[in-house]
Amino acid sequence: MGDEDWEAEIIKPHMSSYVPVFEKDRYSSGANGDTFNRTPASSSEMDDGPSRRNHFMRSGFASGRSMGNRDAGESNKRENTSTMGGFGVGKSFGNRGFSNNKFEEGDSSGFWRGYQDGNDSEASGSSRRGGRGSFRGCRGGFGLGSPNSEYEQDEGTQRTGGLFGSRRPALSGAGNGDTYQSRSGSGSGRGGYKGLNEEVVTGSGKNYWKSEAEGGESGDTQGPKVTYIPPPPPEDEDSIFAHYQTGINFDKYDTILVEVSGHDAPPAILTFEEANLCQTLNNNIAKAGYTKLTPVQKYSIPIILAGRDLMACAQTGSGKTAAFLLPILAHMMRDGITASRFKELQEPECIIVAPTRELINQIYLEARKFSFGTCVRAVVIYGGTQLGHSIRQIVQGCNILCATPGRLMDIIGKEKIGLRQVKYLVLDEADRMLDMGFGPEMKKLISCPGMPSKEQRQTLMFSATFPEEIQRLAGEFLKSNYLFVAVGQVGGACRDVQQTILQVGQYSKREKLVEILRNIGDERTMVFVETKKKADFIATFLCQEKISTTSIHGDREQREREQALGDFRCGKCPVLVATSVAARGLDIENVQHVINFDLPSTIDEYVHRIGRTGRCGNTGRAISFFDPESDNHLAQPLVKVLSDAQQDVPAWLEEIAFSTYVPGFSGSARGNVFASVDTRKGKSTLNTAGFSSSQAPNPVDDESWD
Ligand SMILES: Nc1ncnc2c1ncn2[C@@H]1O[C@H](COP(=O)(O)OP(=O)(O)OP(=O)(O)O)[C@@H](O)[C@H]1O
Repeated sequence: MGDEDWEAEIIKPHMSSYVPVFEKDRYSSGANGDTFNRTPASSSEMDDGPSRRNHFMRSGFASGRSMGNRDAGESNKRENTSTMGGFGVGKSFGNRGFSNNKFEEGDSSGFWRGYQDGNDSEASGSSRRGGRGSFRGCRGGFGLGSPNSEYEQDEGTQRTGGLFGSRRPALSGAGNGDTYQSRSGSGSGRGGYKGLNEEVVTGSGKNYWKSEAEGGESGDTQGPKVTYIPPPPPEDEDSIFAHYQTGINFDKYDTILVEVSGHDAPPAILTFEEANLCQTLNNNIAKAGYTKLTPVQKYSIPIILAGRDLMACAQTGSGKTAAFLLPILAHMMRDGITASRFKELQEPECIIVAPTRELINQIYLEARKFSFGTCVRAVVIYGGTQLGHSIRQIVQGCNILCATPGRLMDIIGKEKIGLRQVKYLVLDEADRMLDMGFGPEMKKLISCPGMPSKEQRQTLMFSATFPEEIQRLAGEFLKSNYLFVAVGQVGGACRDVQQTILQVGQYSKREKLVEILRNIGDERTMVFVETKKKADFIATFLCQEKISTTSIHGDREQREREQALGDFRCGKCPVLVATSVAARGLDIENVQHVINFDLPSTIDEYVHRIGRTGRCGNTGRAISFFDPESDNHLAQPLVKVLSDAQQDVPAWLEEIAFSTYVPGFSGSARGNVFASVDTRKGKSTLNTAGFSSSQAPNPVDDESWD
């Protein structure tokens, strides 16, 4: 069954009564032996599940059956959100994905034209709105006049949300605005649904990323106005320093081999004390529960403290965020940073970019934690939220700006951020930030007026994967004497994740998924699928199976995304169906399982996805459905990743890998210590990918992430 078939199923009007028909599994699905042995949930257990079911309903898959008044209004605004029930209908698939306006989005020139012309999207939006309302000042006590009146938007109904598990009271019942709705279905007719096979094809061809100014997010003249203001994170110290426990394998990090290449690398440190950080930072580190450095921290912290540029590759969940935040903060404290204060143009000392909204928010929370009690102010801005809100956060003072690329460029275009003071530029998930999706935007960032040249700033790149060709691109951003830190199986999977590959044909996947999830019970599980539509479909399907599920993907409104993540984090919905938008960086406590319902198109993406479990010394399990009809290209790199991580390699997979041998793939099945190496050493033979990420279809094709 191809994607078209999925679509056909999804748009069936009587979705709520749809009963999936399973075809008998054409493949043996137990090649590796499915060792789940927990008692399947009894039907009574399932039926006690009004609450489970309700979670799900509240989280966005409810039919319109009990849509509250306000939300009914909201949905009306969004055009034609049906009340007839069934998620497929409620989500406006009809409007968005499958209607005749599928390719109506014509103007591809948007973002840069808008940016360069200073034709800021929201300003133009507001002038069209006829100057409605004036800036009333910021929430949280920041009251200023009305210089920003153009940023005023209707902040009314969407202020609350559920990012950190807190749900507003109104969430009970379906009157929470949380029904599945398309942000693009608000009547413009232009869609705004961004993704492969959907409306994003623009004049110049494929639109890999899409900034607010292009109409994707904020105040575009034709698109829906983004009014969402994320709820402020909790301010109390306990919440700021809340953390989960390191796992039983944390100490095993010490045995991982590390290689540093480049000249004159400073020696690694072994303890936090050796870093000689100021007392406040040390207090914060202790409050965060960090007692021992992870390998990437041991090597990266002294390198950054020495002022060197760095490209660091270390396994998922091994503490890369603190590895760059702590030395940057230490420098800022040492340099005696002046307290941030209100200014129309803020000039941060540090800019951190990451590819997804949820990830950048997480990095911001880490920055806020480690800078607690200092005068350093961190700010986060990302797409899908009201632009005026981002601006209000910034003008209050900004030393560390955490941003997704699209929102960052919009804000720079609005002259709210000056780049002259930038001393640190951090690209988290750097390979993703430099690939064909975000690479052009990053290049524009470093050539923006005022941005110090690479000689004048410190540039730091972190990821668990770093394909060679992307490393070469990175040279443009880094000083030539940058250092390269490779921790263990770079580009390899974390060994704390037990990987299982099952041969499952397309027609049998759902049945297998349900079987596995029933065995898993309430343990937190992320299920990755390849497309946004399939994410909705599978989530709905699981709901019908009475498995409490929510979903996250690039077509959900930001409020819905945050709600979904919040429900997953707090355990309310123990199953999160996700596209690759959630593959990187997300650090969620107690994710015990990752299931690749669909394998991703690249092995690097596989490594990131399974890295959502088995973090920080904890163990986790990853099960992947391998469909020989579509996944054979991954057989070879999968064999390598499995064997490098000392996992069992199924014989059938080895056979497929052998029969689909790709000349030029030189990674041997076993034995390479570093899966990715510093390309300055010459041609690497150690890259894990059967074909490179930048050649492969990129997951961003299906997503607009920032
Ligand atoms: N030294 C430490 N001691 C205890 N916990 C730590 C330490 N360093 C990091 N952690 C915790 O480990 C978890 C994973 O860290 P982090 O998210 O920075 O990993 P990462 O390497 O960036 O992962 P990914 O590649 O998935 O982005 C976080 O919860 C973080 O607070």
